[in-house]
Amino acid sequence: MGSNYHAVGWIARRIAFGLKNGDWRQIGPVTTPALRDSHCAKQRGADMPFDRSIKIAPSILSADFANLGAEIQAIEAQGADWIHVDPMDGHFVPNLTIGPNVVAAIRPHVTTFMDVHLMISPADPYIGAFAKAGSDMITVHAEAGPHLHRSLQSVRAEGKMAGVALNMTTPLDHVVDILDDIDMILIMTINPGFGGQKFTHAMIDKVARCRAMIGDRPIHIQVDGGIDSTTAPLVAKAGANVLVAGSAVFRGGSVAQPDVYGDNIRAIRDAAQSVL
Ligand SMILES: O=C(CO)[C@@H](O)[C@H](O)COP(=O)(O)O
Repeated sequence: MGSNYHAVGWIARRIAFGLKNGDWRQIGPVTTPALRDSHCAKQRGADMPFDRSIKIAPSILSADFANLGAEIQAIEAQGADWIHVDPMDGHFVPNLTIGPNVVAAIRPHVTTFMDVHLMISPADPYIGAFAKAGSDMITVHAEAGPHLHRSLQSVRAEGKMAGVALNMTTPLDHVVDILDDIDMILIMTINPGFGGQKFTHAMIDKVARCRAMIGDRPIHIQVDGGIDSTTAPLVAKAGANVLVAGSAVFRGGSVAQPDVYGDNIRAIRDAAQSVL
């Protein structure tokens, strides 16, 4: 199918969504008061136009938790495209991190795009809270509950972009029939729960198969886990366009030494773009 077919379909779905919800903010460019008044006029959430350029999304799991606002400002000033946030519940994954209150507290510091990867099960009871906290993209795990499609509908009903994360052993089959309801597929390249783990090379082929599966559809492919300047070109070549990186971005830097963040982000981006 041609690229126009999917682009037209995407626009039509956005219009239908806006009409159904009586909310024209879903279909136009930047028109919400919050965005209009924001010092950054970038488009976010369901308003954001699609493009497949490489985006570096630092995971703030590796940031200084006592100074999250300043850390976010520093990485954005140093070239981060998206801010990746990792709520964990100590049940779906063996770690506890942050909840909607912290997401709401950091929201005013994010001027780019807040990408929230829910590692919680069940996710459905909390989608509203993470939406109200100001997430732009909410990603739920395919393994987190029995009704993935219902979760995605809940995310889009909140006016947010909807992502699906697949653990390493979860096949692409889980999403093949619902591609029109997804804005991003997150292919985990580690077992979720902790930063600083080693990239799993077997996932490169999964990324390539995912890229072939989505064709011309406006769906981002995100990878998360062990992404650095060595692994970034492997996943970019396979078709990933949103690269989450925690330790490889924050390593060696601080809000007092933000240039290091800039060097780290540039190294990952340059490596990824060098193979495209
Ligand atoms: O979701 C997660 C961990 O579950 C990630 O976002 C990590 O924070 C990535 O960290 P690095 O592997 O890049 O250090």
